[in-house]
Amino acid sequence: MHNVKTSIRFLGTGDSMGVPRVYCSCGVCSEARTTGHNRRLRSSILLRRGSEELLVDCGPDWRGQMEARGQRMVGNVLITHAHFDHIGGLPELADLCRWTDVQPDLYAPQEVLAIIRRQFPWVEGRLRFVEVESGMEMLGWSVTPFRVNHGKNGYSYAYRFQQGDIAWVYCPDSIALGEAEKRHMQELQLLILGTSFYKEEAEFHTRSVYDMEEACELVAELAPEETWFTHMSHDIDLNNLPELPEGIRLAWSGLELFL
Ligand SMILES: Nc1ccn([C@@H]2O[C@H](COP(=O)(O)O)[C@@H](O)[C@H]2O)c(=O)n1
Repeated sequence: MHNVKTSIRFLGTGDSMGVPRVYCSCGVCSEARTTGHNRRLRSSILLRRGSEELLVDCGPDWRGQMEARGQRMVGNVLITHAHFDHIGGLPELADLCRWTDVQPDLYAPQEVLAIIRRQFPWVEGRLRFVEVESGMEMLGWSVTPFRVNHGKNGYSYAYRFQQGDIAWVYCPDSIALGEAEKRHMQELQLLILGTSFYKEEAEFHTRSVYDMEEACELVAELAPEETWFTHMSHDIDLNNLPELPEGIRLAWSGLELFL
């Protein structure tokens, strides 16, 4: 298994409302309803290595994401935080488990599992809840969770995946990271970072996710080899890409990276 690559597939790259936003008729939302380049489901990635699979986040678009891939089951599941756009698909996954009699592991830090228990008490039992406080081995990677600032929405978790001297981080929801958080994001081959708007004008205390200008500053500081932005709102038009520094690109559903 040493040289087996891990596939990282984006199942969704949208912010909490997805694109199009139901209430909105802006150019990006209108395009998303037609040709669909900008159609973005709620953010999630699917990792695969050999026969093993790990879904990272299971939002309310999970069912459609599975159908779009013709996929009938997922392996285990890892959750970044217990906000609806990241866990809204869990009840449907639990129903699938009931009917197929499979019981995947659901990994998350204890405080995240506690909220999931409160929101969806019937899910435990169908999925096996496993606390990941200090880290664990998954798909041949050492996975380390670290708590990140999520602004007005509290805290989320990001995950660092390490295999020898190869490392990457998935951090879909964060803002204004401090030094302790950034220490987990050093020497990366790949950074997947959530950024909702290009330039967010809302007052800082009302915000929860980096905008692209701020995210570019963070990336300049961390200097990963490659960066992909995800968790993008209807402010971002994939048909009219913003100018970004070399090495930073915008992800789309179906994009597959290999590490
Ligand atoms: N306690 C909360 C607060 C918010 N939510 C949901 O999370 C999303 C927040 O979106 P971001 O822009 O900050 O990523 C949104 O869907 C809220 O409904 C929640 O579930 N629990």
